[in-house]
Amino acid sequence: MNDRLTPIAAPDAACAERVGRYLDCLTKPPGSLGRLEALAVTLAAITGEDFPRVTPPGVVVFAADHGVAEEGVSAFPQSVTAQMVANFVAGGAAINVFSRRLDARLEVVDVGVAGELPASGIVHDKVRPGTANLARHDAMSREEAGSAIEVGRRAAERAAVAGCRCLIVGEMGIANTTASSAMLAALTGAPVAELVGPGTGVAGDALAHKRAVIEAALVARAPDPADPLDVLARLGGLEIAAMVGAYLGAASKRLPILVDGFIATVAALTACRFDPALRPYLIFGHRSDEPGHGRALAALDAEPLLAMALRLGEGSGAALAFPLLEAATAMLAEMATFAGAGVDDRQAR
Ligand SMILES: O=C(O)c1ccc[n+]([C@@H]2O[C@H](COP(=O)([O-])O)[C@@H](O)[C@H]2O)c1
Ligand SMILES: Cc1cc2nc[nH]c2cc1C
Repeated sequence: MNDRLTPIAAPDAACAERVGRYLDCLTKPPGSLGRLEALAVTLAAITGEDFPRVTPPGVVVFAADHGVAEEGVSAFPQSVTAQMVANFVAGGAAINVFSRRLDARLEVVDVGVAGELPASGIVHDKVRPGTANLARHDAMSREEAGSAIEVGRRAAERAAVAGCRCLIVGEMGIANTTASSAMLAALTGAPVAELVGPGTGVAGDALAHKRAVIEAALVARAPDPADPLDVLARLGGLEIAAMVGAYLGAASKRLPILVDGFIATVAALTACRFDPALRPYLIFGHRSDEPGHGRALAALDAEPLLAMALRLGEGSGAALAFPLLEAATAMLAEMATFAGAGVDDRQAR
């Protein structure tokens, strides 16, 4: 699928090594800034720059609906997807607030919302108005999943052309924790009972029903776990496919990617199945409260930056983690060296 596209380059190991050595020249005990130092090295390896920059960041939120919402698997009705897109356009959602704090370029992309949307203020790139109900049919065709991936690639390309130096990828889609839990079970073989959680807030009998819907869909759809396009098409979502494309597109531009919560991480796992060269470009913003997130992170051997008991989506947790990336680059660019500041770097013992 990626043949005619720019391949993802290996991270720059020589640059990472130089930056690692330089960090030990800065006025602090070696390693004392902990994971911030590792973050600086990661950003250098991704960008190939000794003094990487991550500003301005780009935030892209992909929105789409899910036919499986009709099974009663979400605490909210499907109409909330379109209503929240209108809220994004009006500037009142959490991701609007956080994007403004970061001076980020925010773009909202309709890849498959079923309801009426504002004519302006969003990118209209709809593949189809919502997926089919995955409890009864494949969510979409392979061609549609491929088209949604291309929507995501185009969004990453626009962010790169606009000068963004880091990409935050968010989503909005009622019932997408059902789709992503099913995908995660298919991709990892993990037991559904360990993955399924409240999403927007289902509990009790409704949560048991959500689990049963996913169990039955895995049997009925029987996706090939070795074929990520098959998993996406049978169980996935249009916004999840677009996130896959955005990650792959951003990495081919050497942009660091800040991954958000549960759905975003399942999309990241799927994208890594398409191309494992993506993995070094992914930085994980936070550990979501959705129980399946731990499984998804473990499958990617990922340790997120924050744990704030968030479970919103929209890219909100990644946006909250972004200042840590900025701090890592500022540490490199602005801290004095031992020699420059006249500080003795010999350790007494
Ligand atoms: O990012 C997360 O970890 C996360 C966890 C739970 C819910 N969400 C958001 O809530 C919606 C999906 O929840 P649900 O219950 O409708 O499947 C979707 O719009 C997501 O952005 C997001
Ligand atoms: C209100 C609301 C806002 C959201 N943002 C992302 N997912 C969401 C789900 C709901 C229900």
